[in-house]
Amino acid sequence: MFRDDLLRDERILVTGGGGDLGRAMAARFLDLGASVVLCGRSPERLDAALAAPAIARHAERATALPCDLRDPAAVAAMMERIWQDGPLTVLVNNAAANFIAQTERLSARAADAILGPSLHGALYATLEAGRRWIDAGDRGTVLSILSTSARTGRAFTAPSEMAKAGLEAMTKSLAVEWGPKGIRMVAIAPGAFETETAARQLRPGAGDGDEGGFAGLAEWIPDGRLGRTDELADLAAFLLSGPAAHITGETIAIDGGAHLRSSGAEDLLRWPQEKWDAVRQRR
Ligand SMILES: CCCCCCCCC/C=C/C(=O)SCCNC(=O)CCNC(=O)[C@H](O)C(C)(C)COP(=O)(O)OP(=O)(O)OC[C@H]1O[C@@H](n2cnc3c(N)ncnc32)[C@H](O)[C@@H]1OP(=O)(O)O
Ligand SMILES: NC(=O)C1=CN([C@@H]2O[C@H](COP(=O)(O)OP(=O)(O)OC[C@H]3O[C@@H](n4cnc5c(N)ncnc54)[C@H](OP(=O)(O)O)[C@@H]3O)[C@@H](O)[C@H]2O)C=CC1
Repeated sequence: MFRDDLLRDERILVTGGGGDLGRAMAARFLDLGASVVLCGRSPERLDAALAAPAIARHAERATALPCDLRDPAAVAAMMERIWQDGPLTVLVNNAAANFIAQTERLSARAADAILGPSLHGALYATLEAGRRWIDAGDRGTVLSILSTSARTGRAFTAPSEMAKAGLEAMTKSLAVEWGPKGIRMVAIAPGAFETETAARQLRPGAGDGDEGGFAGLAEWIPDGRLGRTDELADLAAFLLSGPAAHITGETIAIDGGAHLRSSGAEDLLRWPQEKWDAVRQRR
């Protein structure tokens, strides 16, 4: 679909690069000639990502740095370390945290567990990259991974929807403010992609034969299926490439049209209280 050297001149940080979608994007960027840095909290998850065949075959262009994005000093130190080897050209804000819960039962700590990485962490990373690009007069691109719920809202994951809508506002605001400085801001709003954590965090089983997961979601989606990680990775690669140079401030949904019909959580409104209690008990 793309020329093999489409991203040859890019050096890309993928936050949450040890996760499923982050790893798929990183592998695609490497295939297209980019250098990639992965970050996340868990060194084990990062090591596993680097060892995955799709990434390991480009080992000379792939590295990883553990970093907790909730800590602004840690984000600054990571960027300092990265820039010692040369500037990034792209930041992909992919890391996030999410789980379903009855919102009135969330503690402040639980709300912050979502907003910390998903909103604040992405902003810290954007500020650290943006200020370095601006100081050096370099061009740069920020791609943020949102969710279609930035448009629809979604019941039982309100803090995550607030974070994603906040990142969409960041994308539009900085497209205008930083556009004249050569910085492009783009975003992708995925629908349902059956990653291991998304299924566990958003569709946990309640036990007694109910093991949860994304089975059943496909029937709500106009084209009848979930998204594939290679499709998301290809869209990301396009948005980072030269032919997309005039696209900024824009969010592209990739969900088979699902959000035009449903936020994807309406069935949870019918859950009896006992099921919420069982899910809470099981975590
Ligand atoms: C659907 C349709 C699709 C349709 C379309 C699909 C769209 C999907 C959109 C988006 C999908 C995603 O983002 S999927 C990506 C998901 N990925 C992740 O979440 C990866 C990272 N996750 C994590 O780190 C953890 O799972 C997470 C719990 C979120 C944070 O961990 P921490 O160590 O920071 O936090 P902890 O110390 O464990 O907990 C902090 C507080 O949060 C509370 N807490 C933790 N889990 C809780 C839970 N399940 N319910 C209530 N409260 C919870 C704890 O009790 C603590 O509060 P106190 O008890 O008061 O102390
Ligand atoms: N899967 C889906 O259906 C959808 C996903 N999305 C979005 O796509 C992105 C990727 O999701 P997905 O691959 O499914 O989920 P994953 O959980 O696999 O990936 C998220 C990654 O974020 C990292 N992360 C979480 N907290 C922090 C932190 N404090 N500091 C650094 N890294 C952190 C995690 O690594 P670690 O725990 O090691 O820190 C994890 O690897 C997210 O932004 C998500 O909201 C949007 C819509 C749908």
